[in-house]
Amino acid sequence: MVEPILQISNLVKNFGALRATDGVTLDLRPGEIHALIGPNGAGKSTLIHQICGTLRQDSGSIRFAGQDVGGLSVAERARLGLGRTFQVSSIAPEFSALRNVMLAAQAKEGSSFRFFKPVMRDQGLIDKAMAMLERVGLTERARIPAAELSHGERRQLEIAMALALQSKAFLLDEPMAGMGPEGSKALTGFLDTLRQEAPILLVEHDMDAVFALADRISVLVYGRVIATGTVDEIRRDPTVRSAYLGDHD
Ligand SMILES: Nc1ncnc2c1ncn2[C@@H]1O[C@H](COP(=O)(O)OP(=O)(O)OP(=O)(O)O)[C@@H](O)[C@H]1O
Repeated sequence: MVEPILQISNLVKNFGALRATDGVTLDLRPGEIHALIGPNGAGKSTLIHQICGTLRQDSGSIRFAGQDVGGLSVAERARLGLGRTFQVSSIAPEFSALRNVMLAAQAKEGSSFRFFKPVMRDQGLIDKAMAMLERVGLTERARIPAAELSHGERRQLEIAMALALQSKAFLLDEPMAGMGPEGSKALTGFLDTLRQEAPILLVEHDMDAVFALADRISVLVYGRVIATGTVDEIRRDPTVRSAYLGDHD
């Protein structure tokens, strides 16, 4: 079997008496989209927070790219290539889309201060950032302040920033939320190609998107993974159907 890029083992997180993550084990393999689905409150966001480091697990381990990252900060994990997108806070709204991507590319290079070369005159960096913007379909909007981009465009920008960080895996928390049908369709097409860049752990309520995209699906209910399998396996699984999918077929 191919070595997973991300391996989560026996992860546990309690909020007081509530066990929001109850012994979760799952992995993300090169080239795949692994969707994480489950009813509201099942613990999907809590899991994503622990993987990217905004929440610390109570026990269990998170290995990424061959390293135990469970004790590292969000920034340290991001530098290793664990790319969480759709965090609005990562965008500087007053800066142009181009500048936001350039800052991400520069952060990757580890040089946040360039005394001799103002960032906006660094043609190499501009070209690199423009190439990312072109990939996500934002070329025309490169010079627009991020604050003026639409909801969907901001999500495209976040992906361009994650690309600039040369992420080795993407954690996407409900990317389709708030996108109209056209936007969802476009984003589905884009994610389909993005998996070649780096595998994607995708939390998503839009079942059309999940069934169209996922190589594997894990179903989370009350903090536990009740099933992991291909789209067909999950659709056919009687436990999943009664616990979650009943009304989707
Ligand atoms: N910081 C917190 N403190 C206390 N309880 C929390 C906290 N964060 C989440 N919870 C609880 O943990 C459980 C899991 O929540 P979580 O947001 O992870 O679920 P989810 O599957 O992402 O839900 P949704 O699909 O609605 O986004 C819920 O019962 C929630 O109320």
